[in-house]
Amino acid sequence: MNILLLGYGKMGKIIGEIAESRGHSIAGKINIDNQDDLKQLDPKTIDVAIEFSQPEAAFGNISWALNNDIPIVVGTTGWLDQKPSIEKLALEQNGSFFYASNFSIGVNIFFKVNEFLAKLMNETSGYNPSIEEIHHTAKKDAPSGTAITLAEGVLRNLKSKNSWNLAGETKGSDSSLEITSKRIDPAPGTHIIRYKSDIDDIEISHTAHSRQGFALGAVMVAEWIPTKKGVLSMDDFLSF
Ligand SMILES: NC(=O)C1=CN([C@@H]2O[C@H](COP(=O)(O)OP(=O)(O)OC[C@H]3O[C@@H](n4cnc5c(N)ncnc54)[C@H](O)[C@@H]3O)[C@@H](O)[C@H]2O)C=CC1
Ligand SMILES: O=C(O)C1=N[C@H](C(=O)O)C[C@H](O)C1
Repeated sequence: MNILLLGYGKMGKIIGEIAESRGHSIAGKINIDNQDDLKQLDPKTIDVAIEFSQPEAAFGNISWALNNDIPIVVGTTGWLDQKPSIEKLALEQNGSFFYASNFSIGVNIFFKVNEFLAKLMNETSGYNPSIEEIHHTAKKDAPSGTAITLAEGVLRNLKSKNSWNLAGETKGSDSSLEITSKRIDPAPGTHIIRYKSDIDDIEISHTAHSRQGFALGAVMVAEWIPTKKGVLSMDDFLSF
């Protein structure tokens, strides 16, 4: 496949290496300083675009791909307020749009464990849940996209919480699930769900040791998406 990389930073570079090692070619490596290179490309020659840029750039890049009939796989976080407009565009264009806050298979298993645990916690009282995420200091958004997905998983399953708040930014009520964001180098991504009580604590965590798992997952989805249409997610890609 001929793959266009929209965003060629820490993630774009690893994705490019993995894609080439799996026999794909790279149609272009677009960054903030060479966006005009897009005009030189013939969209018909591009099989799929992979977008890992930054929050302010995602909407423009995704719209460009959908308007040029290019299936797009998006990992950029911190732009979710604009996602409904992109989903509408994808459906209008009969395009292929895939977003995941986290492409690592391990994290997607962790998402399921999180939901199962939240459901179990309805059976008892006295535990207060919270989420902590730890990332490198260059990360632009907080909380992480993964922490938001985890929070949504808790809210869907635990009756005592109906919203989430970012610690230090907004004060939450008793029914709000607090997320704490820490920025410590070189953390590629750690997420912890804690249920604390006076008697004991229950904790589950996922720790990424590198960015390899995120990048491999994105390439695997890019290999899968060209025959698919619509608004897609890891639930469509994974069989569990
Ligand atoms: N969904 C997932 O599994 C993962 C998502 N991410 C997310 O991916 C994004 C990128 O992460 P990193 O590569 O670590 O960041 P980075 O800061 O290393 O790279 C971002 C790149 O985007 C480029 N960029 C800025 N504006 C652009 C534009 N208009 N068009 C194209 N490129 C543009 C910058 O020049 C930069 O090279 C972040 O939002 C991060 O949260 C990161 C890891 C995993
Ligand atoms: O910015 C990162 O690095 C990461 N971002 C994603 C997120 O916001 O959840 C995924 C991963 O945790 C790494």
